[in-house]
Order: sequence, then structure tokens, then C-alpha cells
Amino acid sequence: RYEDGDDDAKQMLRPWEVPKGDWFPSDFIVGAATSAYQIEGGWNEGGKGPSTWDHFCHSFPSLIADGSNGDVAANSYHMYHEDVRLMKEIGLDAYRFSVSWSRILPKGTLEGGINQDGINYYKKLINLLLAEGIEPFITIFHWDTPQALVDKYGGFLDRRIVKDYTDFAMVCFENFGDKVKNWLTFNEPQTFSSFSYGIGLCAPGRCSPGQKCANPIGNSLIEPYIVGHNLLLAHAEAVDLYNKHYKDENGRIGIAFDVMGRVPYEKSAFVDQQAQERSWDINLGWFLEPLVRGDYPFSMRSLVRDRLPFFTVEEQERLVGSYDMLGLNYYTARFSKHIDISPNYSPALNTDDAYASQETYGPDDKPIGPWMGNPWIYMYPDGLKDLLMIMKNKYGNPPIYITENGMGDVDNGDLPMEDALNDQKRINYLQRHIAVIKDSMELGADVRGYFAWSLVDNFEWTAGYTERYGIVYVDRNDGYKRYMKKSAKWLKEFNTEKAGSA
Ligand SMILES: OC[C@@H]1[C@@H](O)[C@H](O)[C@@H](O)c2nnnn21
Repeated sequence: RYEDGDDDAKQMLRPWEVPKGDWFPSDFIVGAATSAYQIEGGWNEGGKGPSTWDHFCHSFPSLIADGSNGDVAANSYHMYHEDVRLMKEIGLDAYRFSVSWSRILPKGTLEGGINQDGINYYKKLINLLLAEGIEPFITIFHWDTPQALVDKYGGFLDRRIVKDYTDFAMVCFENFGDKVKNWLTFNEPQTFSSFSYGIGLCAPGRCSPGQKCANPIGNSLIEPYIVGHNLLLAHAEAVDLYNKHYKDENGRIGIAFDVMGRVPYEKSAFVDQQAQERSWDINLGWFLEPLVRGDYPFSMRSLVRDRLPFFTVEEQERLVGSYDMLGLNYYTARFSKHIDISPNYSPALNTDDAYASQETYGPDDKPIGPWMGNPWIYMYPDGLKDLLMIMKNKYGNPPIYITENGMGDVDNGDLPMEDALNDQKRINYLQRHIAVIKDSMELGADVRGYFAWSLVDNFEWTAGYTERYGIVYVDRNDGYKRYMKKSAKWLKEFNTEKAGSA
């Protein structure tokens, strides 16, 4: 089998293929992205209430690769000044970060009280960003549901989350909306629904009895669809509120989707081409089609059937068009391989409903692209172009931001810092994806910006700190000091070229 694709992964672009900043319009946004639970720390400081991730890591340390948690994370709660200084040095135009719901509303509800210290933390960060000419992009929800709401009514499993989420969004709009003009309601609804309530890898870690997860008391074939439905209703409510009371001529709101490239396993096999379509539907269409046409993809309706909730006409009217722009988080791709509907096969997880297995290796036993070293990322930039063409040709060519793109270096305490700083693989990875974005824009895709994941090495969910995604290194053994990696230095060059462009 294909072992370590290190050489291929390090296969540099030829000099004339390396993207230059001035290939892009001067108003093309280049930024970096993070999320609250992964970088802030201060898990119980300044009045913050526990999130479902605090609870998950403290309760199930054995489910995190290194038994770690986000108690301190990258210590950005205390070091955000340093973060902003680095963004300035790298020449970033924007910074995408999320707001910790339970830092703002410790009990999860408005009635439970607003934590002014939490509001003040984000106001200081926002003011510092603007003072440095860096545009804040806020993700309102990046998986860290307040534990109080999970305890009270099961979090996103219950329709009551729609009101509580909309209240949280209102507090954010009310306090930050005068200065923050770019909003994303949710990060990766598909990953959140499937990983938290399907395979149960992510907090609160629910899955069907018999499956292996923290809380095998759920239903991996039903709960992801309930959660996804409530999330869509909450999205629509928050966008409606924003449009009615907070949006000005510069304000824009959208949502960030996780998307994977999909390639038919057997290129010429029409059943695998159909499997590719079903895979795009269950990955992207599941949450995008309700926003474009008011219902789930036909392939999901016909396969998931009575396990897929329905929208009322009013809900559909509120959902359709509930975005000014969309975020795409792109990392890798898979081969889609047809599975026949037959008595011998019954889906165990919601993602099985597409009747398409997601293969890393093709029929020639070669991977879909060079392995980048961490468990799931094989580099396939063309998958991003395919998706950008789908957005253009099938979904009305909305303004798009690549809201995440990056790769992780595995570090089980055995990655020397100098090796981590010399991240040639990451440079190669970022360059190839940025080059493909340029190609896609020339083919008519309306891409407005690109955010590298991530600004700094941070808490990588169940991988803990064993995967470093940052363009900036964090030395957790020495005061969480930050050091620009080679990739940050290349991005700085790239941004300098862009700044100079006409
Ligand atoms: O795994 C790396 C990153 C996570 O750290 C982000 O939180 C998440 O939005 C994501 N989606 N795809 N890849 N990622």
C-alpha cells in the first residue's frame, strides 16, 4: 500500500506555477481561521460557563489522542495581542474566529444572564483587529454548545435550541455588529451533526447502542437529521434577525460548509458517477439545498425517507436565500464507490444513507493524492475546483470564501521544533490550493477570499495537540510562545505582492 507520500507531498510547484499575490484582485481577502474552544483556553475564567467540549474532554480524556483538553489551548484568551501582532506581521487582511457561546451566556440562555467580561474580551479583540486594519469574520457557532443546554434539553436535539441560539446571535449582533460586518452562523453543520450525533467522535459524543462512542444511547441514523434540521431553523432565524435589525450596507451573513472533493471510484462506471453525486448531496447538498431551494436533496429524501424531517412553508420561505455569501472549508477528497440497495446492506450511520463508500485508495491501489502525513488529509486540489464549479453552475454562483484550508503535522512529542518550523509540505499544500482558486476564478467562480487553517497550532479536537495545523508554531512547553513557520513567511511574501497589485 502507498506508505509515506512525503516526497510527493513535498513535490514543489515549478517557479512559474507558484501563485503570486498580484494574481488576485487587491480586494481579495487573505486571512487565517481559528475557533474559540481550540485556541482560547480560559475555560472557566472571566465568568465563562462550561461548554460541551469542556465537559467531553474532562469526562472522557481517553477519547482524546493525548488525553488533553482545551483548558488552556493556545492560551489566546490571554495572548490575543500576540496573535494580532502576528497577523499584522504576516500581512493578513482578515481573521476568522468564533465566539464561545458559554463565555457570553454562561447558562446558555439570555435569561441565565449575559457575562459582560465575556463580551469585553471579544470587544477588545475586535477593536485590536480593526486598529491593525484586519477585518474580523465571526463564526457564531463552532461546535461548543453550552453544557447547560445539553443538560437542560439535549442541545441541538431539541427545538428549543432555535430560540436560545437566536438569542445568543442577537447578543453578538447587538454588541459586535457595529464593527463586525462579516458573519457566519455555523461552522460545518454536516460535520457537527454527523460527528457529534452519528459516529459520536465529537462532543457530546452520541451514537447508536452497539457503536463505539462516549454515549452509545443515541441513534446514529436519526439524531444527526434532527440536529441538522434544528440547526437550519436556527440559522434561518438568526439571519432573519440580522437582516431585519442589524444589517447595514456593508454587513453580510452566511454559513461555512465542510466540503470534500468526490471522484468516481471507477472513472467510467456510471454507478460510481451516481455515487459521486449522492456523496456531494449528503456532504454539501444536505445543508445547502434547503438554503437554495427550501428542501433537502432529492437523493436524501428518497433514501433517508421518514427519518428526514420536513419544513413548513413558512420555514422554507425563511430558509431560501438566507445568505449573502457562503464559506467552504476544503481539505481533501475521496473516491465515491457505489453500494447497491439490497437486504444485505443496512446503513449504520447517517452518512451511510448515500449508499456510497468513501475510499482513499482507487482501484489501482493508489491514494487520491499525496498523503500529507496526518490521518485523513490526502492532497487533491482539483476537488476544490470541482466544488467551485458546482457552486457556479448548479447553485447560482454565490460569493464564496474558502473559510478553511490547511493540513496538520503529526507531533506525538517527537516533532523537533525546527522541523515543524520548516513546513515545506504546508507551503506546497497552500500554494496548490491557492493556485486552483485562481483557475476557478478565471472560470467564473465568485471567490472573494481565502483563510488558512489555522493561524496558530491549537487543540485539534479528538487529536488533541498531536496535530499542528498552524502557520504559526505554539511552544506549549515554553509559555505558549508563538513562532512563525516557513509557511507564514511565504504567506507574508504573497500578501506583500497582493498589496502592491493594481
Ligand atoms: O481538522 C482541522 C480543522 C478543524 O480544526 C476545524 O475546527 C474544523 O472546522 C475543520 N474542518 N475540517 N478540518 N477542520
